[in-house]
Amino acid sequence: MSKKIVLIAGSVNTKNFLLGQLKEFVSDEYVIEAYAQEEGIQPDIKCDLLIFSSQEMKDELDRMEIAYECSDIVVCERSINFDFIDQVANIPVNEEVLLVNDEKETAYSSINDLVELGLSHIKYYPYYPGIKDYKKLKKAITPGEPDKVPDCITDIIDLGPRIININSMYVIMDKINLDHKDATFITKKYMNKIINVSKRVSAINNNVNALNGYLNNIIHNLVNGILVYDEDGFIKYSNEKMKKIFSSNKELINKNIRNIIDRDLFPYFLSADTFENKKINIMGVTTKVTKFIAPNGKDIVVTTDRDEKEKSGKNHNQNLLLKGHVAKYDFENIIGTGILMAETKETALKLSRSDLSVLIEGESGTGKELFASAIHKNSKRRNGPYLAINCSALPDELIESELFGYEEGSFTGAKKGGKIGLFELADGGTIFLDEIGDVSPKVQTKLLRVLQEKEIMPIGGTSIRKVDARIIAATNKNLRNMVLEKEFRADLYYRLKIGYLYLPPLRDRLCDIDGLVSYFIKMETAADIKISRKVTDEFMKYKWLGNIRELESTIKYMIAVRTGNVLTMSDLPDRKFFEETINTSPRRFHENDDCRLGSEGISILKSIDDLQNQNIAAGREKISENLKVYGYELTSSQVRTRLCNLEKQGYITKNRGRHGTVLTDMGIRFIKNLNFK
Ligand SMILES: Nc1ncnc2c1ncn2[C@@H]1O[C@H](COP(=O)(O)OP(=O)(O)OP(=O)(O)O)[C@@H](O)[C@H]1O
Repeated sequence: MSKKIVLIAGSVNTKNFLLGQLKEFVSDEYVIEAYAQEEGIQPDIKCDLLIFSSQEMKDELDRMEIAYECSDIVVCERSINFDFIDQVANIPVNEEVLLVNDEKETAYSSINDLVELGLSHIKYYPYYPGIKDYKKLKKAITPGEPDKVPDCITDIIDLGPRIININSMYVIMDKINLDHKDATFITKKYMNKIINVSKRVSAINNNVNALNGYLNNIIHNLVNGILVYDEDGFIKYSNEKMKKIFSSNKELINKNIRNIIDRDLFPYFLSADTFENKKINIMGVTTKVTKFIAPNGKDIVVTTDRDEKEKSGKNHNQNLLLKGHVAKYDFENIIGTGILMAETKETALKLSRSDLSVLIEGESGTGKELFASAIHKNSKRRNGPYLAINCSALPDELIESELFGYEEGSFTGAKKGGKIGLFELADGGTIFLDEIGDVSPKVQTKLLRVLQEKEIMPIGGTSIRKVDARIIAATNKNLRNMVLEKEFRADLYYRLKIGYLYLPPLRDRLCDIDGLVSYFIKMETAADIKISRKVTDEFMKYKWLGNIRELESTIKYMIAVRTGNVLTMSDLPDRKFFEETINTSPRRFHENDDCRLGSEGISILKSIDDLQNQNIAAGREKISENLKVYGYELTSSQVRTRLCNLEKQGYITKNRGRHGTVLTDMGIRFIKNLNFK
């Protein structure tokens, strides 16, 4: 006598579907009877194996108190029917759809199945009868429950009832003693389905990738630059054109925009402003820039459109500008509130208006290159090239060929057609020779010729060429001593030193530390970061042998490792080293010190300036009141003492009556130099 299997499902549709699936695997020695709850179920069930389409169905039967007698029961686990998932795969990326099923659990588990199959390119929202709040969308996917789809839906993808999954199928086969051969058959059948699914999903992914590649190609070949970065300035996307604009041959993605663009572009790129076709000078070229917020409401998109007329410069100068040989820094990027810095900047500004050669001396990291760049930017040569070369970085022969060029065939390995030297390339502009103390006597002689005669002779050449390039040289060596020791040509030294700047080490201008620290914090992050007083006090005692470069790196490090929004002693890099190299005797401000004003004195000058700007006479009472803004509580008589000192130092003139105290030229200059507010 044949054995009997009974299948119980909820709907007729599911019943028929699962029956078909079972018949594919179960041999003829079994009779299968199937019932749908919606049609009614026979009261006394007797069979060898009772199969429920789901746990809910079994619970339902128990509730209905239908008696059953059977040797075995299987409650099926089911999964999405793979046969129809093409329609899901074809839904456009990011489209929102309702996933409709009969119960909350089955709706969520169907979403899970689809995502696990790799169909995660769309956004699923669960829907089931009785749900209170749901998105009123147009498209729905349902595994065989189209009648449960809400009215707002106009487009239904019916995947058909969910099938018995492979686990449950094995359990069923085990109960009916299916042999090894048949188990292999089931596995193969399921695997084939799964392989087909994954083939289809990967075909779709390939299409998406091909489309992405195609679009990327178009975007990279656009004449417009495109840059996308997040709120913190980290670049998410940039096309080839944008890389060229910023003269970068490296990948920009994941870099911070602050490290890519010139500081004078910060106000445009880092502000909250959006704009269209604004003309901005980028790397020496006028560029139309549009900035807008990306559709996600967060990222910033910048597109550029270069002005063709300005782009197509005929001579190589413009090409050099495009290659990034431009002066990056201006005086406003040079931070320094102390008198020494103020005076040095003022001298540098005067020198920039002349065409004299300039020698800048100072320890490493004191800002020599910054000054060279600012001088060029404020000179009449500002539209010409600015070429910088580090003379200690290359061997002597290379320096010579870089600076003066060579004729074809002048030495083994010389390029065909020869090479134009930097002096010729810098025609009409400025050449910055860093570490000039390291050049050989031979190059010194050639440099002297440029300075005296304004001409060069390329290596292997027979004729001289006229050049018009201003020289700014820098050194961290004591050139004067080198001259005395006959290591550097005296005539060259004096020719270079017509214009002269000395940049004092940071330890001699400690009052610049506060301004520099806030400047570097602002450059590094948009977050509101403060620094603890204890740290800045330690900074005042530290030797700063690496000068401002060392301070800049220290701040960058502290920001990276900080745990909160205040930089503390525990954020210091290598604290032990830091403490060991600290000056044993803390410096005190004294009369001739650049920091003689102290922050209290600076605040008084600022208060006088504030009052003057509002046309209010700066009397002692008003100054005392205004000082509170800067955190100082001084009585009127304390203000009087301080004003006397400031007058002695030449910053102010005290007047009685209507005019009150006013800033002298020196005081005004000082305030102007507090250029980082
Ligand atoms: N006054 C300043 N304000 C802001 N940043 C500064 C200042 N001086 C120097 N820096 C920063 O410190 C770093 C070193 O500056 P720069 O390269 O100009 O020094 P340098 O004297 O030319 O050093 P080296 O002799 O080693 O070449 C740079 O990152 C620069 O931006």
